[in-house]
Formats: sequence, structure tokens, C-alpha cells
Amino acid sequence: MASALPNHFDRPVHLAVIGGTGLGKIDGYVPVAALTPTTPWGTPSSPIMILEHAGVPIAFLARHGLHHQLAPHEVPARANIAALRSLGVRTIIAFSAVGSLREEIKPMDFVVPDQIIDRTKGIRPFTFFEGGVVGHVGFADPFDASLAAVVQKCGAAMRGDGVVLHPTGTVICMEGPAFSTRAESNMYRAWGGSVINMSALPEAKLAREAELAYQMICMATDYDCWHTTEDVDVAMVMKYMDANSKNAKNLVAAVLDELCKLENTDMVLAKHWEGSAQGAVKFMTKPEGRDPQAMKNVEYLFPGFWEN
Ligand SMILES: CSC[C@H]1O[C@H](OP(=O)(O)O)[C@H](O)[C@@H]1O
Ligand SMILES: Nc1ncnc2[nH]cnc12
Repeated sequence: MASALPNHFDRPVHLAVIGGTGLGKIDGYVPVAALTPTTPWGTPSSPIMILEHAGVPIAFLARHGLHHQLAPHEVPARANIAALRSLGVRTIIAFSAVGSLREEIKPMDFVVPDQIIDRTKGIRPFTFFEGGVVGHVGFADPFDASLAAVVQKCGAAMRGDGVVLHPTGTVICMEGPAFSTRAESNMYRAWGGSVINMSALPEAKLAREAELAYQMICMATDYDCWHTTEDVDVAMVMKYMDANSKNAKNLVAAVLDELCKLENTDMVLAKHWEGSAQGAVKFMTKPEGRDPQAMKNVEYLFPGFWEN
């Protein structure tokens, strides 16, 4: 289907969904374009589908590729975020299949996380600001509180199914691709982790560097390996993703309904993040220390950056 669609779209797209494991596409929207942009950090994980809902364009990107061929550490997160930003995207809702580290977060429940603990191992490229342009953004609250409020409100879309949407939580982002040991799983519980995945980082950090509003929605698929029930394996994750796809779709639909109504508001345009990273970059590296390619990279994210 993607190849029959135009490879260009002439209006800015403000909203995007990143689909994770078990959510390689979203149905019920009209596909109008399939874009394959190239960025200074390479090409995105998959063609970016432009879908329309009530006349509002929405970009959809499959994090692990169209055929789930990219391992978590192979996801080109910088290209993904940079490409979305270049289309005009300022708000991202990102889905993730997670293991639960808490009894009360049952497989099939959803979590709207508000914190992350980084357990990646430094093997993934994780910043736009390097190689001759330095920038340090604030990341105390890694997700977007106003988007979280919209998602929390949409939890009602799943009422009646016994599925709970937990309004806050801490995601442990581990390296993978192998799952955790039992000792690690118990340690993450002792640290206060609510859920565990392999995808929150560097995605959330890059979204912040790109001045985007970013909120992850986690769907629990297992109890990892700390629980007395079965240890996690891929079949279990896929089984629960499948079983819960109706709820995942209802939740995406409710969230997109809400965000489409707000398409041109300061919230969806992420005005509250505007300037935050650019300020962090502008004053760090003195002109004589700046590398021309690194400057061009920043220019790709923020056109006109070096002009004033
Ligand atoms: C297939 S289990 C591990 C895999 O699932 C999650 O993917 P995503 O976050 O893209 O939904 C987790 O982060 C791992 O990448
Ligand atoms: N237990 C687990 N650990 C890491 N990532 C996951 N994704 C889904 N379940 C997971």
C-alpha cells in the first residue's frame, strides 16, 4: 500500500504516533502519503505514513521497521525524531510494550509514565548535540505533562474491560535485546521502577533536544521475571499485545480524537518547549570551536538557527 501513495505531503504535520512492538500500524485512518525523508542522521525506521483524521494529518512511524527488523539498539532514533520534526511534528505519542514490575500493574493494563531510569549501556547514539556543537537540555521530567493529562482523560475509552490505566509510573529502560536477570528485575523493583522496556531512551531524550512534546503510553504484556508466574518471553509479549490490541486501538483513537481538535493550539505546537534546546546550544560552544557539519545538523533541526 505504501508504494502506491505519494512520497510528498505539502502541509505541515503537527502530530505523530510512534508505534512499537505489536503496533506496526494503526487502522481506521485514511493514508494519504508515505514519506521517506533523509536526515543528517540517516533514514527513519520505516516510511512515515501520513494519515488523515477529520482533515487533520497525523504521521505514523513503526519504531522497529515495517517488519520489526530493528532490534531496540538498532532503532535509528535520531533519524526518526529529526525526520518527524522536519515535517512539522511538535507532538509525539509513543507506544511501548512493557514488562510490569508491580503486582498492581497487570498484563493488559496501561501506564502513562512520568519518569525514566536509564539502564541503556551507551551503545546507542543519544544526542543531536556533539562533534563540535555542545548543548545540555533539561530532562528532570522526561515526558510532557499536558499530553499526559490528555492521555489520562482518555483512559475512559477502555472502561468496562477490567483494564486499568495507571496515571503515573517510572519506566526502566534497559539495553536488551535479552530480557533481565531475576536479580536485575528485583533490583529495579527496589529502585521504584513501575515498568520496564528497551525503547524509552534515547527516544524521549532526543524529543526533548528537538523541542517536541513527547509522551509514551506503556502497555503491560508480562510480569518480567520477578513474579511467581511465568517468566517473560517473546511469545507472551506478542500474545498479550494481540489480546489487547482492541484496547490499544481504542486508546490511540481517543487520544488522537482529542489531539486533532487541538491541532493548532500552543499545546500541540509545543510552544512550551520552544527555545529550550536552542538556548542550551547557543551559549555553550564558542564560534571558533564550532564544527561546520555539526552546525548544519543543528540547522536541520532548527532552520535559521545560526542567523541571529
Ligand atoms: C518483544 S519484547 C521487547 C521489546 O518490546 C518493547 O518494544 P517497544 O517499546 O517498541 O514496544 C521493548 O521496548 C522491547 O524493544
Ligand atoms: N519484561 C520486559 N523487559 C523489557 N522489555 C519488555 N517489553 C515487554 N516486556 C518487557
